[in-house]
Amino acid sequence: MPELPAKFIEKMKLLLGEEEFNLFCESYGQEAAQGIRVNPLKISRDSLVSRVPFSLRPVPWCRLGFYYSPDDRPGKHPYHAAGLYYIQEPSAMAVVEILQPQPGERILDLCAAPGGKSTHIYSYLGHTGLLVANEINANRVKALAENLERWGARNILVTNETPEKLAERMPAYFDKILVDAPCSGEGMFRKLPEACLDWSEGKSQRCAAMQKNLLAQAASMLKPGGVLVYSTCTFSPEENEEQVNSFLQAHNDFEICPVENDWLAPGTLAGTVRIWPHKVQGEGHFVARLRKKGDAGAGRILRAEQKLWSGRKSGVDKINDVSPEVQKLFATFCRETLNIVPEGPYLMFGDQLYAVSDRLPELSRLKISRAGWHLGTVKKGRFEPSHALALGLHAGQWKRTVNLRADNEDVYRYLKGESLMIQGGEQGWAIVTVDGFPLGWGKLVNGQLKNHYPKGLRWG
Ligand SMILES: C[S@@+](CC[C@H](N)C(=O)[O-])C[C@H]1O[C@@H](n2cnc3c(N)ncnc32)[C@H](O)[C@@H]1O
Repeated sequence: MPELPAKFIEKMKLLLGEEEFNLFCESYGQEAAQGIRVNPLKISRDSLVSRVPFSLRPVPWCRLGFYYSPDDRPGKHPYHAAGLYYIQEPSAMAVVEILQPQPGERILDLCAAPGGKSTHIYSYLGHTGLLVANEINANRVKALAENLERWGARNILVTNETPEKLAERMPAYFDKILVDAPCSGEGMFRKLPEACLDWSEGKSQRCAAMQKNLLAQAASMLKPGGVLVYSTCTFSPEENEEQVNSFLQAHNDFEICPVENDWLAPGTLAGTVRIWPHKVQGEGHFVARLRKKGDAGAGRILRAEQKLWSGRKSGVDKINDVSPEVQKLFATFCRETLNIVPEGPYLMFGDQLYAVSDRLPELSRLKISRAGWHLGTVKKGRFEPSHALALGLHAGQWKRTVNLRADNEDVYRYLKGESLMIQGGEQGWAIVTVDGFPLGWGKLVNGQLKNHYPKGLRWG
């Protein structure tokens, strides 16, 4: 049980009243709930449930989510490395269910690392539309990109930008925006007791000022008729209902779009929701859904988009800017190794080849971590396929497979970076799979599988 800060206890007593506060306190004696969320782009819910050795129970507010038991170790199963599920705190799964992403939409996840909500959004976009996943912290953006790649995401733009810079470049650009804001983190004290040490009375106020700015920037990037979801993992009203209230006062072109959900408790601001650890199996969260008034098809917006898409100097033009030599190398690789040719347009970033979404905004002078589906690296006249390419492929799309079983030690040897002896005389790039699901690349040379599982991802 975490040692809760005295001032936090005082604050919660006032917020909840004596009787409910006692129930709230009792919840700290129970274990934090743990969850995984299925990747529907790779496997169905039922198929995953029947294959994994975990005891799974559905999360009521997320059709892709399951609780697992404290004895399960989903992070150590090869299916995790294959991107068949994401380990996520169950309450956090409510946020994207409330956003309701639809295929074909352009969606911004403004505070995205490490990618829990981004992978969830992408599950509903499929390989359509565009997900812009932004993270201001350069270290955290790396984990975000890796998690999206493991998910098999292709129609993505991963940026490492300030909200101001994005807002300047993409006015009224998105159908939906998620602001999963940095916050005082009170809702995570049970799961991460060390968060208590980082808490102070003034923290909520400091966070509230930052959140106010994030919301204002997000508002300007949303199309009329678009939806903005704001979420935190804190109990503090200054960062939740009061934050939304003052946003609505400053932005009279927004209104609350009420969340209807039988499982989640109403916030003190009508139409918003709270997730309480003493009411459901999950940690503390707040979610508000806001709608920008107006019609997304208005002429004003069409003109704004045209402006972005005209003068495509370094954005879309660059996409075609792949030299004939690289095109030839890639075509040869596809012919020898794949049964498909990943659809362009293509873009080179230095020596990295990408298949990008044809809906990308102008990219120049933005700090980009990933600009679509990373296909591989061109080095010294050779094309080397990327991990993201392997993880984004579906069954039947490659020629050579080395299939390993989840219950066989070879799969762990592969994930540790070891070479494997292989029967059969095939040579060349092969997709290494676990029970048919891609894990990464290997190269078959004279009965040996040379390991190309990325060094930074290898299991210790
Ligand atoms: C609550 S976490 C996001 C969790 C993430 N949405 C997920 O589901 O995995 C908030 C993130 O916002 C980032 N952040 C902090 N200040 C920011 C800012 N001004 N603009 C954008 N992101 C910011 C933090 O680095 C942190 O990664």
